[in-house]
Order: sequence, then structure tokens, then C-alpha cells
Amino acid sequence: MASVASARYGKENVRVHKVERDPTTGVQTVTEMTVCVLLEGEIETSYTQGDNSVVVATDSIKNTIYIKAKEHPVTPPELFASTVGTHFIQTYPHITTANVKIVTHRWARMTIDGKPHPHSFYRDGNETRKVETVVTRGEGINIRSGIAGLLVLKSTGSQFHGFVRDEYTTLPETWDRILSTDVDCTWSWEAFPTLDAVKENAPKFDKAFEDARNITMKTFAEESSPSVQNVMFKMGKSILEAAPLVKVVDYSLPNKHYFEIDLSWHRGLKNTGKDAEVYAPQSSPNGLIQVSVTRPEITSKL
Ligand SMILES: O=c1[nH]c(=O)c2[nH]c(=O)[nH]c2[nH]1
Repeated sequence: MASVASARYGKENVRVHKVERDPTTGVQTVTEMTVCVLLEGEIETSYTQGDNSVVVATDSIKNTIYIKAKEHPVTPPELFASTVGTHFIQTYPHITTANVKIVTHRWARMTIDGKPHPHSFYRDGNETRKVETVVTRGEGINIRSGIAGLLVLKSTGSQFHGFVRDEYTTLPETWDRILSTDVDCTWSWEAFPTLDAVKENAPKFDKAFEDARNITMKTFAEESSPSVQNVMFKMGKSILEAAPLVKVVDYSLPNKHYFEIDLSWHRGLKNTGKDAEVYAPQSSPNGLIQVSVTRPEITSKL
């Protein structure tokens, strides 16, 4: 005997590009995203009995994403994901949860002769804005927003010393090193009861994204950090202070090592410690440091 423990299905890698045109100014704005929608509900019989009467075809799911992109704003992505997810639970009574993920790709407006160009853009990096929305009938809308692929490096202003030294340790302590990481930062919002509540709060999503991005870069640049652990905690704390509706901030930061190269074997060339100039970037292995930063429990005064 076997039974379905859990199941979800849908369409992923749905690529959507929307052009919005302002007829008065002639300025056009583009949004490009990759969408994934996975549905859950009373769909077990499609797996166990071959009963397709409970299946909304993944092709129809893809069509729905295009139609919703035509009919509704696609920004902020938190709102578009909530719009799409709410559609599925409202339209199909046997669908109880819609999981909607959106990755928004960068198209930065070109500056030509010092002026923003009305309809030309360029890809200014691999960084993406990501949103994961879970819309569940009777439970509201849970949203996680984030930044991925923001590659940063500082050539000084990072230290790592005082760590455990024992018979497994070879790493020297350092008071000055290169620090580089590929930022993956996610912030989770308090649950929204309805799509209208998401709409009312829509401006907060773009603000939180800009704040999180600026805080991440400013803290990285300005903190003379004793470790990745300490700098990422400071980033998370500042994001919680900037976004009152955010309840948890998660960071996952690879420590992309740059090794000094000892060149003293060549005519006594000095290239270590304070003389280090030429480094060997390491592709693997890398450190991986993660944290979830939350607000302290509010203790009851009763
Ligand atoms: O910031 C760091 N944290 C660590 O935990 C660690 N471990 C290590 O080898 N280098 C570093 N750097």
C-alpha cells in the first residue's frame, strides 16, 4: 500500500517581459521576470487514480501568468505574486494553496549624453530580486522577499582572529584581509490577511528592497568586521529596524577566499602580510555562513 504524503505541481521557468508605455512622456519601462507557480490541494487522485478532472493543466497555469501580467501591475513583485496566487485559490475550490516564486532580472535604464534614455536598457549585473509567496485559503498570504547574486568585495577593512586554535588549525590570524561574498538575503513579512492588505502595503515592498540593498552594501563597506558572522548580524538588525512589518531576516553568505601568494622564492620578492598585492582568488572550497535574525520575544507584562 502507498499513499500521497504531499504533492504540488505547476509551471516553472515561465519567462515574462512587460513593457509599460507612458503616452504623455514617451518614456517606457520594462520588467522582466521568471515565474514559478506550484499548486496544492485535493489533487491526490490525479497521482493515485489517474484522475485528471482535478488537474488545472500546467499549460493553463502558464497562460494565466501571462494574462494576469497583462491585466495587473507586475510591480512590486510581491503584489503580482499575491495577485496570481489569489486567483488560483479563488477560481478552483479544490486548490487550497498556491506557491508563487518570482525572480526579477535587472534592466537598468541607459544614460545617453547625460540623460536617462526613454526606452533603452542594459543588464548591470547578475543580481536579482526574488519573491516567494504562499497564498493559502483561510490563512492569508505569506511573503518572503530578497536579493540574490549581489557580488561584493572589499580589499581591506576585514579581520579574522581569536578563533579556536588546536591541532586542526593552520589558518593564521589576520587583522587585514580581502572579504568577498555573493549576497543572498531574504526577509519574511508578517502574514497579510487578504490581497487588499498586500495592495495597501504595496509601497513598503520597494522601500524594503532598496533599504535592504543599501544597508547590506553600506554595512559591508563601512564595518571593519571581525568576521562574516558579525557583519551579517548587523545587516539583519538594521533591516529589521528599517522595515517594521518584517519579522525575520535571513542571510546566506559564502566567504569567497583570496589567498596571499608567497613569492619570496623568486629573488626574495615580498608579497605577504603588509606587502601583499597579488592574490589568488579561490573558486572552491568556500566558507558558508548563515543566520536568521529576528526580533526579541515581546515578554508579556501581565
Ligand atoms: O569571517 C569568517 N568567519 C569564519 O567562520 C571563518 N572561518 C575561516 O576559516 N575564515 C573565516 N572568516
